[in-house]
Amino acid sequence: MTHDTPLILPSLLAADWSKVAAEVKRAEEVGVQWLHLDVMDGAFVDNISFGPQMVQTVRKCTDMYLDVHLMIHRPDHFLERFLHAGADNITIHVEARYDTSVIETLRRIRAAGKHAGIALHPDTPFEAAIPYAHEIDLLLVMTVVPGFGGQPFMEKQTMPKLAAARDYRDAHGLKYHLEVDGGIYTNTAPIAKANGANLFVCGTSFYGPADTPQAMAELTACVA
Ligand SMILES: O=C(CO)[C@@H](O)[C@H](O)COP(=O)(O)O
Repeated sequence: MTHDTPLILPSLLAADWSKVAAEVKRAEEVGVQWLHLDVMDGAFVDNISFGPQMVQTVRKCTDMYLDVHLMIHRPDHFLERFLHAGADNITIHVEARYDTSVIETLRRIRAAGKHAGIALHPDTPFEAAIPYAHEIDLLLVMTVVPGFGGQPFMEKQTMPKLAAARDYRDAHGLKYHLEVDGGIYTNTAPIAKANGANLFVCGTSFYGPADTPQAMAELTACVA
């Protein structure tokens, strides 16, 4: 799949965790290819979600591509656990603390045969990702302050950065996907697409509506 292919990625954070397997199937049944899993440690972000055990649980339920977003400090310390749990892509934050380094962590992910991503907090400029641009498969531009679902899309703070990430990629012959996460609905996803995004993480907009086929159809259509 190239960086021109638009995909809707439901975020499991917004699902009903009392029936995780059914919520995973709910996504699979409407044609989702990539599922997004938000790992939060209560230190890097002001919330705690789940860890590798949930990733492993989801892995047992599906063959969908698992896109794991680590909102944690010391992602390098925990890396092997997420790799073994069945992650297909692991995205780490440039702003996190590392025992080793961002670059070494990205290389370890790729050496394990998986895809590697970098994430940027809304306050972090695109320039912070440039040293890693040749080492990533995906750049995640957070469109809300990481930690919680249901927040409004930060258009002014994040769209120029997204466009800069697209322009840099295209000018340097790179291939990384551009992912947006937070406040993505049918009215905001097209704005992100116009600025270069092809991966759209949808929490509330996917798992909120009772009519999942309709939600998926509308989200897919608005970025087609
Ligand atoms: O990573 C995060 C929040 O930190 C996101 O994945 C949210 O889960 C997106 O939720 P919505 O804004 O789509 O409700």
